[in-house]
Amino acid sequence: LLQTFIPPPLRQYIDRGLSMLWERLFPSVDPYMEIQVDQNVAGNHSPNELYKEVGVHVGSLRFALHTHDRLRAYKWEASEPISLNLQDNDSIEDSFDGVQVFWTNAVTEKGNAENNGASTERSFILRFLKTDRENIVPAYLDHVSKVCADIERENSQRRIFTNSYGNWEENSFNHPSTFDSLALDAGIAERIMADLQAFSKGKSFYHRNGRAWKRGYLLYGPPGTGKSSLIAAIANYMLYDIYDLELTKVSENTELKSLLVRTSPKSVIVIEDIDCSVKMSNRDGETDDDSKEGADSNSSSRLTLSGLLNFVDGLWSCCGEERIFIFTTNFKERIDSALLRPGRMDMHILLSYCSFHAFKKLARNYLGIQDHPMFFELEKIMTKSSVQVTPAAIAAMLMSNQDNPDAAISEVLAAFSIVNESTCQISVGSILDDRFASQRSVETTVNDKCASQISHRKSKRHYFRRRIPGFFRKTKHLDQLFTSRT
Ligand SMILES: Nc1ncnc2c1ncn2[C@@H]1O[C@H](COP(=O)(O)OP(=O)(O)OP(=O)(O)O)[C@@H](O)[C@H]1O
Repeated sequence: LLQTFIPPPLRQYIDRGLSMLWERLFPSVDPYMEIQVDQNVAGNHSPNELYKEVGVHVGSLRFALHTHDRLRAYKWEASEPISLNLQDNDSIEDSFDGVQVFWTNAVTEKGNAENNGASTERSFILRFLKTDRENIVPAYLDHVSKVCADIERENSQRRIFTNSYGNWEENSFNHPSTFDSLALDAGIAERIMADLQAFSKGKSFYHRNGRAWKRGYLLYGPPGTGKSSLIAAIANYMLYDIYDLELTKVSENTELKSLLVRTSPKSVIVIEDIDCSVKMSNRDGETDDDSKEGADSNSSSRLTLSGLLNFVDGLWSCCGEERIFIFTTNFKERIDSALLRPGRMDMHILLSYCSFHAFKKLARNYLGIQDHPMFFELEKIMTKSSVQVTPAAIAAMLMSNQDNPDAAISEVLAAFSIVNESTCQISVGSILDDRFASQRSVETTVNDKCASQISHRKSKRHYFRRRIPGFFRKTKHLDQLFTSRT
C-alpha cells in the first residue's frame, strides 16, 4: 500500500527513519542483509564483470536524476554514451517484483597514504530485508545482468550479415524503419509488437513446453507493400542483428546447417522471396524440371526442401536461442505447406495494398498532417474502389510533394479517380515500383496484367506519362501498346 501511494523520495525518507528507529530499539537485530559486489575478484585482481553490470544498471535508474543532487558521469569505453552514477558512498533504491532493495556505491580507503601504501577499494553493496532473500538471490542479480546486456545492445551498432561462399559477411545496419514509420492496416503493428514482446519474455515458457526458443513469421503480399521495411522495423524494435540468407548462394544442406550454427542469439534470420530463391517442390529436393528430365541422382548433397525444413524447425534449429525466422514472398500459394505450418511460420502476415488507415499514417509521416478537407472524399474513393495501390507508390507521390499537402493529396486522389474511371485492374503501384523501372518491365506488366481492360486509354496514357517521365517520351511503342491492347 505504501509503495503504491507514497512517491519514491518520500518513501526513502520513511524507510531510513524506520530503519534508524529499528536499529535504536533493537540494536542487536538487523532485519537487513547485504551482498557486496567488489570491483575486482578477490585474490586475483581481475575485474569483476558483475561490478560493471551493477554500475550500468544503477546508472540506468533514471529517478536518480531527480532524487540525487550529486552524480558521477563517466564512459566505460570511448565509443559508448555517457553514463551517470552515484557519488561515493551514496545509495539509491530499486525495486524488483515488489521487493525493495538499496544499492550503495561503497568506497573505502585502505592503508596509509604517507608510506604509499594507500589504496581505494570500490564495491556496490546490495541491501535488502532478510525475509526477501528468496526473491533476490539469484533472480534479482540475473535481472541486473539482463538489464545491463539490454542497455549495451541498445547502445551498440546493429549489424547485418549476408552469406557468401559459405561464410557470413558483416556490415553495419542503419535502416531507420520503425513500427511508427510503417503504414499498415489497423491493428497489425500492435499485434506484431505484442507477439514480439511475448516472444522476448518467453524463455521459461518455451523451455517449459519443450520448444526451441524461436519464432517464425511469413510476410506475404504484393511488391512495395513494406515487407522489407517491416523486417527492419522488427530488428530495430527487438535490437536484433539481421542474417539475410541468400538461398541461391547455398549449394547444399550441410552448408545451410553450418551457416545456421554460426548465427548469434537475438537475431533475425531472413529469407526474402522464398518462392523464387530455390526451386524446391518436394522433400527430396527434386524440382519439377529435374523429375521431367530424370536428372541428378546426387540429390542428397544438394540443397533440398527437407534441408530447409530442418533449418527452420529441426534438431539443428535450436543450437542458438532467441531467434526469429522471417520469410517473405509475393506468392504465398507457391510455398510448400510444410514450410508454412505453425512451429515453422507461426504468424502469417499479409501486407496488402494501401488502405485509408495506412494512407493516413503515410500522410502523417510524409506531410506532417493528421487531417485534411480532402480526406473525406479520398476515404470514400479508396473504400469503394476496386483499384489497389501499394504504400510504396503512395509514399512516392507524397514524397514528391512534401511541402505541399494539397498537391500531394490531389495527386493521390487523381490517381485513384483516373484509374477508377476505367475498368482496368492494373496495379499502379506495381508499375511505379522500382523493380519495374525499365521499359521492358512496364511493357510486360501492362501486357500481362490488364492492358486489354483499359477503356480510358487517353487518361491512362496521360497519367502514366506524368508519373513516369521519360518512358513514354522515348517509347512510342508503349503508346501503341496501349492503343493496340484496348
Ligand atoms: N507499409 C509501408 N509503410 C511505409 N512505407 C512503405 C510501406 N510499404 C512500402 N513503403 C515504402 O516503399 C519502399 C519499398 O518498400 P519495401 O521494400 O519494404 O517493400 P516490399 O514489400 O519489401 O517490396 P518487394 O516485395 O518488392 O521486396 C520503402 O522504401 C518504403 O519507404
